[in-house]
Amino acid sequence: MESVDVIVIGAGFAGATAARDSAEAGHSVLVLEGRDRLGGRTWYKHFRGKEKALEFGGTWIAPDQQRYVKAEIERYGLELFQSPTYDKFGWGIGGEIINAPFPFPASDWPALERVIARIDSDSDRIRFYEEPLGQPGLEDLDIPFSDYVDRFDLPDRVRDFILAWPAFYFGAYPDKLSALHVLSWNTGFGSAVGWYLFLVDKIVGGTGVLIERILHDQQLRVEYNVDVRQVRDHGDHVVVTAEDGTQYTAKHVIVTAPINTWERIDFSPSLPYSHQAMATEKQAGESVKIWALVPKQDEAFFGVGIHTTLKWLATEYTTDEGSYLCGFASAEADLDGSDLEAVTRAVQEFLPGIEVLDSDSHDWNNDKFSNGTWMAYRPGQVIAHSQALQQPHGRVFFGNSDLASGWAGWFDGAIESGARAAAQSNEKLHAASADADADLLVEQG
Ligand SMILES: Cc1cc2nc3c(=O)[nH]c(=O)nc-3n(C[C@H](O)[C@H](O)[C@H](O)COP(=O)(O)OP(=O)(O)OC[C@H]3O[C@@H](n4cnc5c(N)ncnc54)[C@H](O)[C@@H]3O)c2cc1C
Repeated sequence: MESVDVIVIGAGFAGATAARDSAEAGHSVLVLEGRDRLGGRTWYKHFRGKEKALEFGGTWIAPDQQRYVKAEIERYGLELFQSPTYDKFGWGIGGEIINAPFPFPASDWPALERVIARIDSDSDRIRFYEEPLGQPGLEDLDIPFSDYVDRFDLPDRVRDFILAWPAFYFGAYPDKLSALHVLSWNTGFGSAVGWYLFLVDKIVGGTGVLIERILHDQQLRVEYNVDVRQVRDHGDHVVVTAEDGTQYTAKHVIVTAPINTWERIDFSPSLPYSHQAMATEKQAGESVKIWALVPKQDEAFFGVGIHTTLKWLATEYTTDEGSYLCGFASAEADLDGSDLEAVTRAVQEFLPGIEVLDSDSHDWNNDKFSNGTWMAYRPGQVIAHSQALQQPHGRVFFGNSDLASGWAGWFDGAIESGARAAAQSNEKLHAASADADADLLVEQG
């Protein structure tokens, strides 16, 4: 049975970071990945049958607001490029599609200003990046975001506008989302308006470039198609068992599988209370990201809506093959991204009459290695569980974007969390080796 200092389960951004940081600290590391590829919930690949490669999972970063991802971009000297600026707008609010850069009449502005001022002041209460979000004093915010918004008695269009952004950004209808988690992204961006404007940067060559650079940094060994089903902590070592029965042993294991997949792994001793609760309840993010190829468009479109099937739709690229629109539906729309007719109907809600030549999508919600999209805390979960989720369990450590203190649900959170798990593990391994050295000296002396 192969034995190393640290086994990292998962080769997404958290796993790559945890593995690199463990190896940099001088430990032998093996990465076990269930899929046949790197990247986890990021996947840069060709649109079916086309030259164009696109991101089917995570895409955008905001380096000015996201310190961990910024540090990695700088470390490896990666280049960024931007989404297009938009010419045409569509707002699916108030029961209609409003084609204007800004969707309100002047009479609605005071209500919009009032609610944004309150969102900003509540967001200022969150100590972003400093500790997990479940901070004392924020209990009143860990409620459904729709309840939070309904306290302001807003005009319909303003209410819809405020609800539409988290529905897109979290992949769930706002009654399933903790307002505390939603507001934390406002804290991170530093501005409610910034939310809508800052997220334009993408990595040249795709997200895979960064993950490969992180992993190749320390010549890390990754074993693919290893579907981990059991993690057994024996007190002085851990045995990891894959679906085919292959076993691996290590002094420590860093689990970077997403929360929504933890139920597939048999942990012994069993997971602590909060880990177990999250594994069972699951986080709420179940977005459906689609790519739609349409005839070449002269103008770039941008749409956001709450009652629309797609909560967000935008032109990302225009090539000789046509224009590639990217869209996100949230869970309740139950959109099948592989169904061209369904995607066409959804796109036409924003762009009536447009022909959709083809569509492509990856079903993250039925993929056993993600079982959902990105972190979206349900009401009550943040205060109850977020502090405990970062704690190690014996020789088992946890790192995943889902568990981040700052950008839970983003690459930045994955890097933050992977680095934390490696630091926790490194500290214990160094302490253990210092103890062993001291014992040897006593024996010799
Ligand atoms: C459609 C979509 C759009 C997104 N858009 C953005 C965006 O624009 N910007 C942004 O910052 N973030 C975005 N995200 C979120 C971002 O992609 C994730 O938060 C981040 O990639 C998570 O990294 P991770 O390493 O924490 O988890 P993962 O990437 O999920 O990595 C976990 C790894 O563990 C492996 N694994 C799971 N179970 C097992 C097992 N039993 N045995 C072995 N291996 C296992 C998985 O295969 C995976 O490789 C998006 C996500 C999706 C799905």
